[in-house]
Amino acid sequence: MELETVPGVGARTAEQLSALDDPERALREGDVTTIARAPNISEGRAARIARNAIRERHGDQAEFLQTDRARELYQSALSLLQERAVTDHARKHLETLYPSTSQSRIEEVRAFVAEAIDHEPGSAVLAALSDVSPIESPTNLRVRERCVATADAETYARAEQQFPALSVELVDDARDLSELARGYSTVIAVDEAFAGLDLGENVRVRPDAFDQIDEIVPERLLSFFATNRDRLRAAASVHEIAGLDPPCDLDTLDDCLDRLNGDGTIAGDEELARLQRALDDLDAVIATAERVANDQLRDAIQERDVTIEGADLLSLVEQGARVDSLLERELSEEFTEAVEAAREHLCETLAVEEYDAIAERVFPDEPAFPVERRPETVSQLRTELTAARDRRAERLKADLASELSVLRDPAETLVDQALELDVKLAVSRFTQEFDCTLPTINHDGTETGVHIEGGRSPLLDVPFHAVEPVEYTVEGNALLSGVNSGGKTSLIDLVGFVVILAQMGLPVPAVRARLERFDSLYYQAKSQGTLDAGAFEATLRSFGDLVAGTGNRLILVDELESITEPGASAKIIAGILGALDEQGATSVFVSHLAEEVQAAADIDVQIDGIQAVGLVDGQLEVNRSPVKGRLARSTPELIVEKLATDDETEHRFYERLLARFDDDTD
Ligand SMILES: Nc1ncnc2c1ncn2[C@@H]1O[C@H](COP(=O)(O)OP(=O)(O)OP(=O)(O)O)[C@@H](O)[C@H]1O
Repeated sequence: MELETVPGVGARTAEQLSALDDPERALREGDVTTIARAPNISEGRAARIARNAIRERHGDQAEFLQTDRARELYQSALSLLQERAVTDHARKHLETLYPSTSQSRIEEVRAFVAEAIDHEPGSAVLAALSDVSPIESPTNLRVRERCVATADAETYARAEQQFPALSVELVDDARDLSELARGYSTVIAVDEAFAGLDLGENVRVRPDAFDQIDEIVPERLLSFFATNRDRLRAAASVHEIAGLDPPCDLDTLDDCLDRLNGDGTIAGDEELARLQRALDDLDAVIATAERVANDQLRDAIQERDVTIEGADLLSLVEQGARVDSLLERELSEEFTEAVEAAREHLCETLAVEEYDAIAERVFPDEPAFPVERRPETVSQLRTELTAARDRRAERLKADLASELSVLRDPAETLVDQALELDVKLAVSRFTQEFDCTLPTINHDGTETGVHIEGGRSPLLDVPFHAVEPVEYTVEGNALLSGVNSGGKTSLIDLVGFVVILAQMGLPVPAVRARLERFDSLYYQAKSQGTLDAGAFEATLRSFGDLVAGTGNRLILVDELESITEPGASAKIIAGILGALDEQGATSVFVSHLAEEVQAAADIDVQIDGIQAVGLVDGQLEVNRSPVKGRLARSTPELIVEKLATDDETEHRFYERLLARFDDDTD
């Protein structure tokens, strides 16, 4: 299975996806993430669409799995794989695996598996994978300080479409543009007609804007990387730990990500930080500077004795002068010192040498008490600082965006490869944990049936290490008999499970396995008791449909006799077997009535038996692998045999009983 991104398969909406020639391929390659990236489609919905699209096109899976029990076995296989995936994405991706009847599809998955099982699922890789999730596209990006302007209605419509993050303004002429420039830090005029005009500092004429979207709106790239920063870092460490070949230089990517804040603004630039700090602190610093000056002045006034001659005082009063003049006359030195102290505090604390001249003017030379800022100069300083900060930020954004533009596609590949590794590791862990091997599948019908050597089912209620390996060959139509709890149901479960996994293209839990490629699997589970007339009729009808069908089918049936009376059951099973034999189908019927069925059948039916090999501490010891062509010795027979050979019992009676069993088997 090829999971590389294929050119031409980009983000699709659900509708586009179902219109694709080969949605299955598209889904597998860009797959669930791809449509999930389309706006308004959640990943869960995307996964459902993905599955439905596949099913519609390849009715395959629905046709292959004919019964509830067959579908349950498929679900078990899927769950065992999914439990070994780390990411949701990989779990959803695994759902695109299904038992197929197509040789090319099976071989495609097998090629993927052959590569997947080379990957070692180390715990560090698994931990790193837990932070990887599919790339997200940021939505609702708005850039307020820049706008696009045009005098042409058609261009306006195009700009609205191409620059969703910016305001687009329709202007009449160059005067309008200059007017507009007051409300924005930059106006991008996109008409050729504006070229060469003097439009002011913050109007840029860019007729090429439509080809340079990343340069005009660097925020787009920056917010993409900011949104995906954590998953990109996680995907990068997955590559490093797992030794995958990364699609870009990871140090460069890391360095670029270091320069981004989570909200897409620039991080780690000292100059920008200095300007921003100056702006943030401006009011507080000015207030402190005022306090510094006033404290100093107050102390000076308190310490001074002012002597003023009566004539001078009179002259001042006559002039209508206020006490400020007194200050000027008597305390001018102290006043100058206090203002100096305020200016020094302001300039040093803000650390904006280039604006010291303006800063100094915040506190004018005119004597006054208390010393106060000059508001119009403060606002001039603020405007200058804001402009400087914006210019710096814009340049840094543009620089970073131009570095990131070449990393945009590799970033997606980086995450896709990490997620794909998760799918591979799930397959690889499944294979290792359940000692699986890729089975041999015969596609041309030259070999028939299912052959399992050393098969160990992961579906049992015992821990996997305690599962005894079984050998079993299913060819033609057979009856499977055996002691109670000998493992008959478990065995046909294993047969069904192996066939489903094999036709999904996956390895199977056996030392070796060979099978023909089947068209469908029909598995009738054991009924919980005798069926009422209606349910019995429905079951019979389903067998009617089954024997009327064609194609090479595998049929597994568990104790059909439990649905009705034993006598009738034996006849019905014998009849079904006869019909299946005519069609060359492959089947196993688990039955406690094997002998009765054999006697009622018109054809030769082989009976395979799961034998009890003895009694150990009152418990049956069972050979889990059926003996071909041999009816299993029953539990009562074993007990009679034990009594017949036991020294302390009345031998003759038990020997005669045992002889009756021997007569039967002969
Ligand atoms: N290969 C095996 N290795 C270890 N334990 C097994 C194996 N196969 C079956 N068992 C154990 O035997 C139990 C009974 O198995 P199973 O239900 O398949 O027997 P059965 O022959 O179908 O029983 P019944 O006669 O009641 O239909 C299982 O629950 C499981 O614990």
